[in-house]
Amino acid sequence: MDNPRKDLEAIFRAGLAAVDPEAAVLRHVKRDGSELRLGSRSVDLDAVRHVYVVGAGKGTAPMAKALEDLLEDRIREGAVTVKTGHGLPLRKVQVMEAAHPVPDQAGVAATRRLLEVAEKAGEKDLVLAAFSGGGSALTPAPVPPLTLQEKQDVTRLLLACGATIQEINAIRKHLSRIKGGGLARAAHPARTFSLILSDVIGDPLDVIASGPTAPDPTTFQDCLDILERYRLLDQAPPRVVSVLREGRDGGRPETPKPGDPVFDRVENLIVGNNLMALLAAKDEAERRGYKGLVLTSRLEGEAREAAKAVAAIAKECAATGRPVKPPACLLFGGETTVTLRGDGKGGRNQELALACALALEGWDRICVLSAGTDGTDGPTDAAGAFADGTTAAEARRLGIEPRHYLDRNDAYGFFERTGGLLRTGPTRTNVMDLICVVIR
Ligand SMILES: Nc1ncnc2c1ncn2[C@@H]1O[C@H](COP(=O)(O)OP(=O)(O)O)[C@@H](O)[C@H]1O
Ligand SMILES: O=C(O)[C@@H](CO)OP(=O)(O)O
Ligand SMILES: [Mg+2]
Repeated sequence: MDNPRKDLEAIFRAGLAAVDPEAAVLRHVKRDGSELRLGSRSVDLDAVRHVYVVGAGKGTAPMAKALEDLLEDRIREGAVTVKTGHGLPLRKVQVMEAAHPVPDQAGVAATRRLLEVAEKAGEKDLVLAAFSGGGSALTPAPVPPLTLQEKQDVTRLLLACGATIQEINAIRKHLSRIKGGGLARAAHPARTFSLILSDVIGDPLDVIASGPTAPDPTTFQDCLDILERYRLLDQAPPRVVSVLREGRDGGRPETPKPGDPVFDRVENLIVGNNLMALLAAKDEAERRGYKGLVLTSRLEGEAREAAKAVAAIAKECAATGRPVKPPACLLFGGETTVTLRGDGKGGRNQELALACALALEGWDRICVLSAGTDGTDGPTDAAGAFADGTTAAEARRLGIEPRHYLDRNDAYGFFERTGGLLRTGPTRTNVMDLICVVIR
């Protein structure tokens, strides 16, 4: 407890370890000879003709590795798509790389391959799918007559307009042959198990990676309403709007809905999420002598506003021992957003830490680490940043005014100069962000 930053880093890393994608799959999928157990289900491998592996998302190379290690003798064919630079060399499963967050031609070719593998699977076969955050951008399969260019254009518009991931993915699902249950349709009638590492608050199966094996509750009409809400009907590529209108008017099939027979033999299983990381972080905090408290895995909203709430709770703890007496570790998870106003460099976690530095000024016994579990916070090489009650005053001694850096969204510039960045490198996992606070 003498070195709060060291404790916080260890607490954060314990959270990461708990959602290591390979270990997460191995915790949920077990093999005993010809018996394969997936969650609470059991499959007799002797009754299965071929096993196929498919998947997409930043964390799916290690997920596929886990499946390969368990089932190499039984896998007929497999392919997964990861973000460029997130691949691993595998023996049986082909690992393909493509662009994120805006799709590219490599993604189109990779997705064709995923659908081809899923379509080969028949009634006697078993499809094991793996999905994680980033899966949407990595699987462009535009419905005719749309082109990749049109998908790129609408993706850029949606990412920049302030729409939620639920809204963005409602539209992506209705322009795609694989999203919104499309992969389940391709794999039908094979038995399909989908293993999912969640990077969305509440773990909604239809939203994570745009739910390739999940029923889609959204409609063409919802998509048109979303474009209207963000004033994008005139800016979106005209053929995208025509496809959505044709669909609304009954001229195109809806995505498969809950109860659709394509899901009769499909099971979706969340193997890792933000809460699992928080609970492991809490255990590590307790090993280090702090009383641990997980407050939420659903933190959202503007990063600098969320920071004020986090700081307020930490100050209450320091001042009155509520809701827990120090030494304590308060744990928050989720994903905040940043409305960019300035031209600085940063990410939502660094911005949250910088806002905490201001809100906690003078509270010497409080220290915060806010970091992204994927190891890259915004377009920077840092996972996040530390801040404590002395950060703001020390910066000013160096002639650095924290407020000015926050105003310019330049949290990276601030912490680079004052020494608060946490660099982990790409972690190959992705369950949103962790905000760990120790109060001594
Ligand atoms: N200068 C900045 N300061 C704070 N946040 C930023 C800055 N530049 C970009 N961001 C935020 O980073 C987010 C993208 O972060 P990233 O970690 O790449 O997302 P994801 O977790 O989906 O991979 C965007 O939502 C954007 O608001
Ligand atoms: O792929 C997606 O749809 C989203 C959510 O799962 O992930 P990301 O924000 O990383 O692109
Ligand atoms: Mg990130």
